[in-house]
Amino acid sequence: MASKAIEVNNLTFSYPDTDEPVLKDINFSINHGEILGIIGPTGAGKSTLAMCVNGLVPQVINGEMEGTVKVNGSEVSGSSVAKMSEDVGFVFQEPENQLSQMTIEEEIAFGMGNLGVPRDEMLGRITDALDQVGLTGFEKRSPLALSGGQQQRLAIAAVLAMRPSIMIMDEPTSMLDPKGKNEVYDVLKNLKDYGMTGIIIDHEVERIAAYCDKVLVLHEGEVQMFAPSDEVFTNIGQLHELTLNAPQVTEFLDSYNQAFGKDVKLSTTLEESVDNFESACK
Ligand SMILES: Nc1ncnc2c1ncn2[C@@H]1O[C@H](COP(=O)(O)OP(=O)(O)OP(=O)(O)O)[C@@H](O)[C@H]1O
Repeated sequence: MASKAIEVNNLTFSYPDTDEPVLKDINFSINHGEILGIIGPTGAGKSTLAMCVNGLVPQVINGEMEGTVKVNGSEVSGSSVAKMSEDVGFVFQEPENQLSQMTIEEEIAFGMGNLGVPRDEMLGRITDALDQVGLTGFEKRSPLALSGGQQQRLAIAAVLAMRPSIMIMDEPTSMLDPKGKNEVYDVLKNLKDYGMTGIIIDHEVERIAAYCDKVLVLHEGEVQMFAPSDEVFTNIGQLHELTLNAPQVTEFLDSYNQAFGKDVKLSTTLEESVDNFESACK
């Protein structure tokens, strides 16, 4: 495919009742099969940016938008929100708010029904989606009888069954305990292995560093950094200026360098950090 999965050019957006734009001249693109992490302080504009990618902003949530957002080569502003939901799946923060049906299989069928997927095909897609999120065998259960992590995996399955080419997750684990967070990120790893394109907004820098190919740092509506994940998270000075942190192991090595006047090469993984540390000690 020649086109980028997502291409954002000179995007500026203001809500009707705000004086200043909440997104200011945003530019970035991601390739098919890449996972982008978006991080930034509260109110930086992360959710607004995600909603520009699936057309909710400005088509449903109004405001003034300049610039272009293209998904799979087509401008989002030229497509209806219904059409966009075929291309871009969206998983939100609170799992229970996304679930409305009596059984898990009905929950997954619901979105497909809205897309007009034939009934025969639905059954196969339900099986595949449950398999992808590790909920096979749960078809007849009530969504309300699941743990938070399982509910969020179900919400992901319901989106997967609609076969979007891009998945956006807006703080998908912020309401979950550590076990639930791990379950959701394990599913994400599967999706990445399947070659899915994704955007994840999260404050969990450890997991963003481990799972995302690229990271975009948003601050007060502006892109401050956009680079491969390692590059962003080893640029600790800039992260700290933006009131953000790197993964713990990176922070530790940086503190060691500062305290002892050393220059051990920073990394975001434990294995590489240990190697770098040992090499520097030789
Ligand atoms: N519907 C709206 N109308 C007016 N202003 C809004 C609306 N939604 C968000 N905002 C404002 O736009 C700015 C960006 O909000 P947004 O939710 O995109 O940030 P965020 O980085 O996702 O924050 P958080 O990490 O807290 O979720 C904030 O100042 C917010 O108050």
